[in-house]
Amino acid sequence: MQCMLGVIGGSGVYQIDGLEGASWVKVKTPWGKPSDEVLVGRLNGLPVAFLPRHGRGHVHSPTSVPYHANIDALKRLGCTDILAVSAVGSLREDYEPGHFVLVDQFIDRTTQRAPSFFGPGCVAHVSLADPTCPRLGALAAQAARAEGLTVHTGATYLSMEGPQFSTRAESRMYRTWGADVIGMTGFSEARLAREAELCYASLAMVTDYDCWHDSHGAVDVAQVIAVVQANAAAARGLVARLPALMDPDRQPCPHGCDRALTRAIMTAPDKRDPDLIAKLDAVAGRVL
Ligand SMILES: CSC[C@H]1O[C@H](OP(=O)(O)O)[C@H](O)[C@@H]1O
Ligand SMILES: Nc1ncnc2[nH]cnc12
Repeated sequence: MQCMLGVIGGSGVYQIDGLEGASWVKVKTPWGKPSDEVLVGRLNGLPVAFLPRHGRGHVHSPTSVPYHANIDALKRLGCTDILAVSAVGSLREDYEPGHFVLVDQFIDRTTQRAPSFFGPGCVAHVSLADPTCPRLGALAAQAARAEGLTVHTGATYLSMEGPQFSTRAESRMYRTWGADVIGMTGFSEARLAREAELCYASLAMVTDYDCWHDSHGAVDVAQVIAVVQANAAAARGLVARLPALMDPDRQPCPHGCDRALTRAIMTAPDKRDPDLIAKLDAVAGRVL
């Protein structure tokens, strides 16, 4: 199967360089409009699609990001793997601003987001025990290290609703929960990518110490954007290195991300809602 890499850029990352034959493509989805058009081209011969999570000009808040449309659009374009790049606050001393963190677990504290592509008329339960893809994650960490970046692996991401940053009491509490980094978008995306049978890896850039740290002031947007801008070239560099590490002739995911729906759908075929089934054409067409 042909491999195609989707890249989702977070706060401060609204485009990537070096895509050959690149053009911004409008993608229609049954879940509404994606955050923006998708930049499609080739990097090192591999088809790549880039989508800025908040849209160019940062139009969407973490709550209003159209996560369903974004994941559907990337799947519909043929993406098999998604690398998400995000800005995060650090909840630990040793994860310093400018470091990168490969996230492999999430704690969900969001409250305002539709959690699933599925629902009444087609109920499905996928596993999120390991919500990210170890194969793609290892390659992303390798690409980041080759770019000279400091990369921590095995991190837990606390996904909060926002848009306000946390209180000190929350920030301190999340540290006691074992969370390593904090952001507002990661889990909403990861769980939908799993339902869409996409390999998904989350490489987060540490931009601040949130507000728990006695020797650092509370986070603000200026600080986040300054750190993202200072590291933007490195982030683009690691993305540019990733395609060369991926097999263009894609082998099935050894962790089963691309078969997540095989035993997940509960609703009997004769009880399924035809409208929902039609909407699920790209996401779940393999099993419906
Ligand atoms: C600009 S600070 C808060 C903002 O930054 C992060 O965005 P993303 O995850 O898309 O990189 C965080 O989740 C908030 O949306
Ligand atoms: N401290 C923080 N809290 C939530 N989201 C963030 N994104 C970057 N830094 C953050």
